[in-house]
Parts: sequence; C-alpha cells; structure tokens
Amino acid sequence: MSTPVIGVFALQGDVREHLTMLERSGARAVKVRRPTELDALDGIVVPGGESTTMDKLARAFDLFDPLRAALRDGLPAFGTCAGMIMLADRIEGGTADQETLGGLDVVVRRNAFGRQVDSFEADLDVEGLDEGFHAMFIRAPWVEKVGRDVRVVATVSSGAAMGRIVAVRQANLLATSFHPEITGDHRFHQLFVDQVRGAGTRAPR
Ligand SMILES: NC(=O)CC[C@H](N)C(=O)O
Repeated sequence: MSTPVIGVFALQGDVREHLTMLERSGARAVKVRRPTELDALDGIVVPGGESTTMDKLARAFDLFDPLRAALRDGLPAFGTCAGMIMLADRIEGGTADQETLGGLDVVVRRNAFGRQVDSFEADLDVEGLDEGFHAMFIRAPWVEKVGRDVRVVATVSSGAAMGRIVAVRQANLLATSFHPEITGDHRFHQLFVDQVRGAGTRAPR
C-alpha cells in the first residue's frame, strides 16, 4: 500500500486535528459522514468528543451498523477518548440507552478520573515508542478490564491514577483514553498509520 487512505469519523468530535496528524504521518486523511464513504478507507479514526452524542448521530446518519460491520471485517480503527468508549465492548457509567460499536474486549469506565480532575496531563511510557509521550486527558475514560487478546500499550505512571490502563491494542483496533491529536506529537498517529500499512489491502466489501 503506498499512501493509505484514513477516514476520520466526522459527525461529532475534534476532527481537524486528527486530519492534520494523519497527513503528517504519511496518510491521506478524509472526513467520513456517509456510509458509502467507508468503502474507500484503509483505516478510520473515531475521535474524542461525547460518546453519547456520537452514538446517537451515528445511528441517525445510518453510519452505526455499516461502521460496526466494517470493524468486524477488519477495518483498522483508532479510537481516542470518546472514540475509545465507542470501540469498547462494555462500558461503565454510560447512559441507559448508550450503545457502542464494540470490537475491543474491554470494560471502559466513562469520566473515570472524576469530575474534579476534568482534564490533566501526564507523561506516559508507551509500548512501541522509544521516548515517553506527553498525554492530555479531557473527561477521560480508563480501561477497567481487558480480555485475553488485548495488549496494554500504556498505563499512568504516577499520581493517584497510577497503574490505570490508558492505551490498548487488539487485532485491528487501537484506542487511547487521551487526546494524542492535540499535543503536536504525531507518533501515536504514526503507530496507527504503520499498523494500517501492515494490515495491507482488505478485500472489497
Ligand atoms: N474528551 C472526550 O472525548 C470525553 C469523553 C466523554 N466524557 C464521553 O463520555 O464521551
């Protein structure tokens, strides 16, 4: 694959920053709002924002089922913050009618770090990166439980939340509790773009 085409789910959330980071990582980045746009993609980013709204809009725009099917088919996906919640099989602290796309065998707790720490920053050791990653958390979830096939990619290394899992990977899926698109460091997006390249071309659906 020469230049992978990576979509950013663009019904809700911080889309522009992801587009920039993906382009910087050597991908062609496009916004995705319609189900037909999924066919052209080699990968997709589900951004941060508000997972309850994202869920409702995805259903209203008929993107929910096609996107879920594409993920099941192996479309590589990178979920950040609310996007991590969207990729989780199970959530704690969701609203009564909240659904997720699923695929990641994890339990994710919404707003896990508590209201008093709405947002904070932390330096993380990340599997696959030579140097630490400065991460920004905004009303962030954490991963409370991981299934057998899930790899923990990063945990919080100090403070009250020490040891909490904030980045995971499973097969075609990568997810972070934090917002790697807003710190000017594109190494996480690079990891994803490299993962997409490694996945090769999928059979047309
Ligand atoms: N920055 C974010 O994406 C916050 C996530 C938000 N708390 C949610 O539940 O969807």
